[in-house]
Amino acid sequence: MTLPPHRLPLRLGTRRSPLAMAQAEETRDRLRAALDLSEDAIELVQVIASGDRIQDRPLAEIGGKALWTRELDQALFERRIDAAVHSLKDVETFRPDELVIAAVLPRADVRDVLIGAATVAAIPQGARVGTSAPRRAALMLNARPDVEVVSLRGNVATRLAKLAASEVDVTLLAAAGLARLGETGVGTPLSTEDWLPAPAQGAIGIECRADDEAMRAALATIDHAPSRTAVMAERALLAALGGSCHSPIAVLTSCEDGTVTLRAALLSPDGAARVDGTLEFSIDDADGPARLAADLLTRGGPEIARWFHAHANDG
Ligand SMILES: NCc1[nH]cc(CCC(=O)O)c1CC(=O)O
Repeated sequence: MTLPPHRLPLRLGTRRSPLAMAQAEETRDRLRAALDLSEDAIELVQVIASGDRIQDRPLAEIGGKALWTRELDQALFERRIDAAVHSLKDVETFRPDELVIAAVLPRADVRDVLIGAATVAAIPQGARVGTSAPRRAALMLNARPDVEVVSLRGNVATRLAKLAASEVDVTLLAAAGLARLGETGVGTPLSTEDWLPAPAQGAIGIECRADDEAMRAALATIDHAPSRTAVMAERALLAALGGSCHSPIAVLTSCEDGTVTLRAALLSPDGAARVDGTLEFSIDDADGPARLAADLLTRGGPEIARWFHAHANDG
């Protein structure tokens, strides 16, 4: 695969947070290696997202995941960039038809890391757990109804600083983000046996314009098929649930010998109601995620269902 010379330098759009920049650099390095490009053949273009400007309120309250994608989408449409690098966890379930996720990089550690206590059981009675993620709040309250969940936003470093300043006693962060920032040795990763991650956690996705054949072909060289299968199954589950960043959905996919296993939990935001389910289906069976979604909603009853259908169009 070689790109036509007039397409160089490639412009990779990214948010400017340290985590976003680390992910863009990883993408650039992989693309450069796969396409045998020189140092200066790929340019990183920083785009300020509204989610980065508004730091004081929970994301779910101020407009959802579009706050991370809107400005990058616009830059793609206006041809200011050729591709956009995203944490796929933060990318809305329904995307504009004109864009395509042309590459999914090898997925990193999918686990959440608990910081401030050695285990969930060891968190002191009544402790303040800082998180703005509905899934983390609901999983925590489900396991520990006695703790107090308080909103905690900001980038990874900000959240760690707020913990160090005792604004909260405990927090949860993605292992993938910590690792990409070189923050190893922080906290304890929670086993996926009893603490499921968010859909697409730990996965980096690269979008480009659907009609940009050259860019699609270039990005295909760094696409990791098993990671794509897993992440797309999790996004399909989210879509079938009408899920958004308001919905406490925890899910993990494993894939072996053409069989996909999707394990998921839906919760009410206060953690009081919870339904778990697992479904195995063939990798060619595009309806597997929707069947698991229907099963979870049926068994979860009205306490669960109202957090899904009711918010189906929130983003
Ligand atoms: N919600 C913000 C966000 N989006 C992606 C990551 C980490 C990297 C990833 O999960 O891919 C994080 C931080 C966190 O949840 O700790």
